[in-house]
Amino acid sequence: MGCSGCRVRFNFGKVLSKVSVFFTMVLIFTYFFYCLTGFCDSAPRTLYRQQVSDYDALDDHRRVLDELRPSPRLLPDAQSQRNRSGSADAEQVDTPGQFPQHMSESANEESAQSNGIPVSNTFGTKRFPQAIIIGVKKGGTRALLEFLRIHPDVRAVGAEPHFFDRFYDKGLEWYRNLMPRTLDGQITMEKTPSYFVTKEAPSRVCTMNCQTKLIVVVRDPVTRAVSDYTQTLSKNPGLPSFQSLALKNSTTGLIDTTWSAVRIGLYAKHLENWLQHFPLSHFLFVSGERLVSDPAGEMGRVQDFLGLKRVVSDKHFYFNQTKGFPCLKKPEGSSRPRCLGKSKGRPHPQIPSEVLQRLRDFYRPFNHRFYQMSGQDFGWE
Ligand SMILES: Nc1ncnc2c1ncn2[C@@H]1O[C@H](COP(=O)(O)OS(=O)(=O)O)[C@@H](OP(=O)(O)O)[C@H]1O
Repeated sequence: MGCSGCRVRFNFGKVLSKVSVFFTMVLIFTYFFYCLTGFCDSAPRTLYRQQVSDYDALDDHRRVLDELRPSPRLLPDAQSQRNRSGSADAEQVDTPGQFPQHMSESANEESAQSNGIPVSNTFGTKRFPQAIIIGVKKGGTRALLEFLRIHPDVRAVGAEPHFFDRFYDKGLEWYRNLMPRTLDGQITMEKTPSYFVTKEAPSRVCTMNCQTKLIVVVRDPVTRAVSDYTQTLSKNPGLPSFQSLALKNSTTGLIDTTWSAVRIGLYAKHLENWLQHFPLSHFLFVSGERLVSDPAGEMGRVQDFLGLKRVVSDKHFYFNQTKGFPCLKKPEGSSRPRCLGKSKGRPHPQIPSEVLQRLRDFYRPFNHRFYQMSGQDFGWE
């Protein structure tokens, strides 16, 4: 009797645990189904299945995890959560041409994770960016954005939205929906380096908000051109040589300004276009070279410009000898330090010195004009 009572109780316990497992599974599946059908997104999923260039695929994964963490202000232990990219891969790879998946998932907004349990996060508001990194391509824009994202008062879109150049037709609400939610006092940011060279971008940004702060990371236009070429070459190994693209004619040494790798480096020309719509005080020019040699110093200037407390400092960086670049020290709550992906800071092909010299001569007057316009001498010789 006693024994059969035990068995009944034992069976009942087993049934109970099976039922609770079953209901937990149902809840999890319902949640995922709910998300997959798009209800977790406030912007239509189909809009996001677009192409952007230069996006780190593993960055996506990291950012998904990253965005799944709640804002430090939402948690009691702000310190342990501050490094929102804490689960980062030390190395990432570029997968250009992929539209950022995390934008189509709920990562940019609704979710938060507290003690490992996903919870809905509808705190904060999606705002238009108050500051945009508008350029330049290959200047060091990814490094700057990643360094800024350490700051608890900065929330940024991980991928490049390309709204003011490619997707303007989608409308401002589409753009705003891409933004992460922010609390009062937090700054919303994005980076799309091609804005700097897009004719229509300044007026479009001004239509959104003429008070927008604009950050331009500039780098010696000669090195920048080689870096740009290196990126294209990595995608297309059959590309003609740098010199055959840079020079119209190898005998005369005339530079081909129609080649985008050359044209992007005419900073003075592009800035002129922006100055038609924004006063100089709205710009911060970050030295791409100093961002490598003295990241903390350059980050100090950036934080001042954005009106942020100087939180990001030299204690956040270390120089990674293997990579040859500054990387982020082991963030709290993460077991690994973080460097940018393999496509950032990669070796450049050898270019004949006379071609580089020819380019240097070509850029000199434009550089000097740019120094005058920006009020800063970047020392490119
Ligand atoms: N900390 C750190 N780690 C790695 N790379 C760094 C860093 N800081 C600046 N850089 C330089 O950034 C260059 C890439 O620039 P962008 O991120 O603007 O490129 S892109 O326009 O987004 O493709 C990249 O260019 P390449 O050296 O040609 O790869 C780097 O020189």
